[in-house]
Amino acid sequence: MTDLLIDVGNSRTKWILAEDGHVRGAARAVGHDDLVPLYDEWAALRAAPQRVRGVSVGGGEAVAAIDQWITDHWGLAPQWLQTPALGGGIRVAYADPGQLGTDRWLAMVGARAADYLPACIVDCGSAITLDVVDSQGRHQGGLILPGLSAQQAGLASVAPRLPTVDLATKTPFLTNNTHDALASGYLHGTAMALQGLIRRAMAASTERLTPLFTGGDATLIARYLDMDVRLRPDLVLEGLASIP
Ligand SMILES: Nc1ncnc2c1ncn2[C@@H]1O[C@H](COP(=O)(O)OP(=O)(O)O)[C@@H](O)[C@H]1O
Ligand SMILES: CC(C)(COP(=O)(O)O)[C@@H](O)C(=O)NCCC(=O)O
Ligand SMILES: [K+]
Repeated sequence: MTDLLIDVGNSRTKWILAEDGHVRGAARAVGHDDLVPLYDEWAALRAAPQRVRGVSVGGGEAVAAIDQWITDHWGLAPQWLQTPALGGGIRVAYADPGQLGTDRWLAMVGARAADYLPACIVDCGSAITLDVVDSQGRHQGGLILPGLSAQQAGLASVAPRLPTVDLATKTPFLTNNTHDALASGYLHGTAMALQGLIRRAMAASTERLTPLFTGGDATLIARYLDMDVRLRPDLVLEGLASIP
């Protein structure tokens, strides 16, 4: 059984193929503004998938366009998952489980499927989310903070004369020019905030949590940590793949 799995986030749409519950290779990603490269890659697949499943916390427009393309080309209706109170071996901590981003639930499902529990899961996307799950799959709760691009956009909205900075180049801690000062704040600042939050979660847990990073900025942020973490870039899609 070949599944096409789709994750529509607030910045990008990611997709991957899965065979019998396991993803194949690494996810492909496109921005929401242009879905054509995505359709080109799907049209070039050797065979149509048997099933299409998705998660969307981002653009409703992207979801409608994707639904349309898949119906037109493969005669399939994608199934868009919602967060349940209990599902994929995870019991959600939220009083109203429907409030919890479905990507956050699926990242926890993916962590369980890949045998990382108990874990502190950090998803570095448009928003950065942190969720703690114990060895029994019980979500202990979590928190949300702005992602790297959102931090830049937020500061630019109140201080428009500051430059937009490139975060890809390795940035020193203490700096001597505006570009590096901003880059250091975003990168070292975010990494140290996350490290402090992870340490706080570890101190509050009776179990030995594995810090597990995922999302588009995970590898970049992990370079600025003084802590060993596991990197699993496609954890949300891995979780989606593992749901029977
Ligand atoms: N090729 C890329 N295009 C856009 N963003 C990228 C790219 N590579 C890494 N990123 C980073 O990934 C982040 C989005 O991560 P992702 O996990 O896809 O977020 P979301 O699930 O919110 O869409 C962006 O904020 C950006 O900093
Ligand atoms: C927190 C999020 C915006 C993260 O989305 P992303 O950065 O992956 O685009 C998303 O999981 C969401 O919309 N959650 C709903 C609120 C909550 O989880 O409490
Ligand atoms: K995400």
